[in-house]
Amino acid sequence: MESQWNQTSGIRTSGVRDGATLFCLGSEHHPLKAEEEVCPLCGYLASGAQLGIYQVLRCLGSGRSGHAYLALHIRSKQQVVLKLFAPDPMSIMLWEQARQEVRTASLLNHSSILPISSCTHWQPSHQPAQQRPLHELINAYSSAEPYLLTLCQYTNANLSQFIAYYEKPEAQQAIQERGLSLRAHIGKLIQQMGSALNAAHARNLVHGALTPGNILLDGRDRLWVGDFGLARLHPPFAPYLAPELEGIVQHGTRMGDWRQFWQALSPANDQYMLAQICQLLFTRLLQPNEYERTLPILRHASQTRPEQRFASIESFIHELLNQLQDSGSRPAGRISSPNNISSAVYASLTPSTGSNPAYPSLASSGSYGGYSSPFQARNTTAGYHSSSSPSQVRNTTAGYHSVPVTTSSDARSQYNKMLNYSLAASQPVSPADEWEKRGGKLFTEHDFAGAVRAYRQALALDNYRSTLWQALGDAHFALEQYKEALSSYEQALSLNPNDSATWLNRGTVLDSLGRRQEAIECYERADQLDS
Ligand SMILES: Nc1ncnc2c1ncn2[C@@H]1O[C@H](COP(=O)(O)OP(=O)(O)OP(=O)(O)O)[C@@H](O)[C@H]1O
Repeated sequence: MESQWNQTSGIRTSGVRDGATLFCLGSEHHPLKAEEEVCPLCGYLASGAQLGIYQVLRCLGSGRSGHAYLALHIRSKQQVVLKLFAPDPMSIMLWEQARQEVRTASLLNHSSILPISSCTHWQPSHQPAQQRPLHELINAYSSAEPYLLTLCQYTNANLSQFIAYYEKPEAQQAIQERGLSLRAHIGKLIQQMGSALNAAHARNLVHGALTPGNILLDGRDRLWVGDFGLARLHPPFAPYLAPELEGIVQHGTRMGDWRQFWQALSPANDQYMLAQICQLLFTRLLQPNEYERTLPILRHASQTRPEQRFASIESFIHELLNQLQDSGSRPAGRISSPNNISSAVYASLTPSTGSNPAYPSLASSGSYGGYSSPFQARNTTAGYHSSSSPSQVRNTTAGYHSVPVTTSSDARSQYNKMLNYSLAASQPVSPADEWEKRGGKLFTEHDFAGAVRAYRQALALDNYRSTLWQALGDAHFALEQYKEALSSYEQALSLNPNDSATWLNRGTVLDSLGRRQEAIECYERADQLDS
């Protein structure tokens, strides 16, 4: 392991294949110039890019910090995941600390922590690719605009995909027919997440952004928590952001600096996020009677004040799995006795020493397996109106989601609250919705750069929403970033080609770019759709 860190992986050096036709791996594929390894417009890698001994195949998705790619080790044909983090002024000063944490986490050799085999600076070389041994490929590091590049193993799925799969009735039926219990399976996954976090906390490592995209699975019952050291470079989206961090994140957004956020993170924040993840799993995949006894435990781990949560991840998971097991063994319906719950919740403030026959203790489980948008003005003048226009979305959805938490320390009131707990109200709101709302709020506050960031976050989670692309286009336009605005509107049109407002907006941007004839064609198209 040590030598890997000294030599990195050789991916500081890169190139493009001679004679290869390159295209951008972003959501809208378009050709790139021969020497362009990174698309100057979208920031995605080129399809033919070769980074040291790795060939980039396709983009797996995007997160808060950058893009993840499936790549091939050229000789062995082994699949790996490359992640490229663009230089970001809000977090670049934390990169060295992040690299140290990546290293510490990988050296833990924990079976539920995804090891990162390399975390290095990288710059596009604009040179033909070479396949020389790694150590010969390492270039002198230049400080100009480096990217952060990581390398780790490829896994089959993330937690979002797992949930989407098991939400299908046929998948649930298949599990039942095989005599298996989805509840028990979920219990094993939770146990592995808890085990990974517990091991990390013991080494003073905090994850910082435990979100479904960072929880990876092998398609059977193996789980890894990914991106230790990297995830905390940016705050997570709602509902994963713990309430005590909201003010710090707002301050960081204003200052353009995530250092305070990095420093403020604690194991209690990870506990809060783990509770959100568990709630997501339960409410999406289980029947209420299968998890109802876990609700007070989840609420306790999500207390507004971190000091009121469980003392450790270990005690939280221990109580949670006990209640999950008990819920499953009870018939459907409301809980019959308050005593069953209150004792579990309040005894769990200190680490429990009891043993759970179904789930091994975490410690021993390491082996588990007011601005008026130019478009509003134009649209009004031109008489265009779209029911899904981003300006409307922005006006109606401003505001942050507040996570449901329990503040009372009284056992009886906690129990009563639990009885009144409305599952419908507790359904998790889509994280993409949350980012869209945030983008709308920032836009109305004239923070257009912030709105761009928020909309990109939303798109990283759901890039099939034309309204999001349109809103992103508006924000870019407000920043006079016409090329980006055009690209966004084109994305919106590829998803919804019959939206007259988007055609009009595209025309306006083309006009701004001096492409009058193309602009007129857009206006005509908008007219046709409206007539
Ligand atoms: N090792 C991996 N194997 C397979 N897929 C991966 C791997 N790492 C990441 N991915 C997938 O690539 C996509 C983008 O990952 P990335 O880490 O950039 O963002 P994320 O985890 O979704 O969000 P964030 O990191 O902002 O919390 C996600 O869908 C993720 O599941």
